[in-house]
Amino acid sequence: MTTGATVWLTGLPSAGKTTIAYELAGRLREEGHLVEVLDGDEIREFISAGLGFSREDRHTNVQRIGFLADLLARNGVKALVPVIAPYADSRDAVRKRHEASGTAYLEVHVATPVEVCSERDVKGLYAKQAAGELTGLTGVDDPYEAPQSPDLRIESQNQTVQESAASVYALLSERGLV
Ligand SMILES: Nc1ncnc2c1ncn2[C@@H]1O[C@H](COP(=O)(O)OS(=O)(=O)O)[C@@H](OP(=O)(O)O)[C@H]1O
Ligand SMILES: Nc1ncnc2c1ncn2[C@@H]1O[C@H](COP(=O)(O)OP(=O)(O)O)[C@@H](O)[C@H]1O
Repeated sequence: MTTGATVWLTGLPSAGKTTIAYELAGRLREEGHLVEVLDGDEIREFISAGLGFSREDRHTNVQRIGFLADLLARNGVKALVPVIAPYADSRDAVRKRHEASGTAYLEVHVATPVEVCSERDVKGLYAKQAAGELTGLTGVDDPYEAPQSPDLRIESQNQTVQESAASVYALLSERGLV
């Protein structure tokens, strides 16, 4: 039986959350761990279909994902969650849910600066915002409350994807979770 845990990767769009989550998932699976990636985009297609990007909807989205992650993690799965989760109180509520069920919860801040994110612009959102075709983009014209004391902070602009994923793996190892 492997030890479950939730690893929440919070950060701006294009920070590297999804890329790191899938890189880490591959490594963990190779080692025989049970792993699920709860990708924000996928969740928004189904479980959070109909939710937008208001503060209230983002909070609801994050609580739903937190519920699922806790459910998986307390049953031995490594739940990797690359979801922006811009509000500190939403993230705190998820942490508390895990504490209440005695499940390991790690918060990783993928702290790529907005200038780097907007250059990467994987989904073209920064360009759309700049062109006036989108408002309420996290980190540009919508809030992102950076974690004050995350379990790990990643400066992805100074690392390869493999190095970033390895730093999360090292955290799991330090905590006795792999
Ligand atoms: N206005 C606005 N602000 C931020 N992000 C936006 C927005 N509109 C669409 N998107 C895209 O939605 C993807 C999923 O967001 P999340 O569910 O992770 O966001 S949240 O935690 O509910 O705030 C998120 O995915 P990532 O790029 O992987 O972070 C964005 O690409
Ligand atoms: N160290 C790194 N970690 C993660 N992504 C990186 C890193 N260096 C460069 N990148 C690139 O940055 C982009 C991040 O995109 P993505 O993972 O979709 O971001 P997010 O899920 O945060 O929106 C990818 O094109 C990825 O290859």
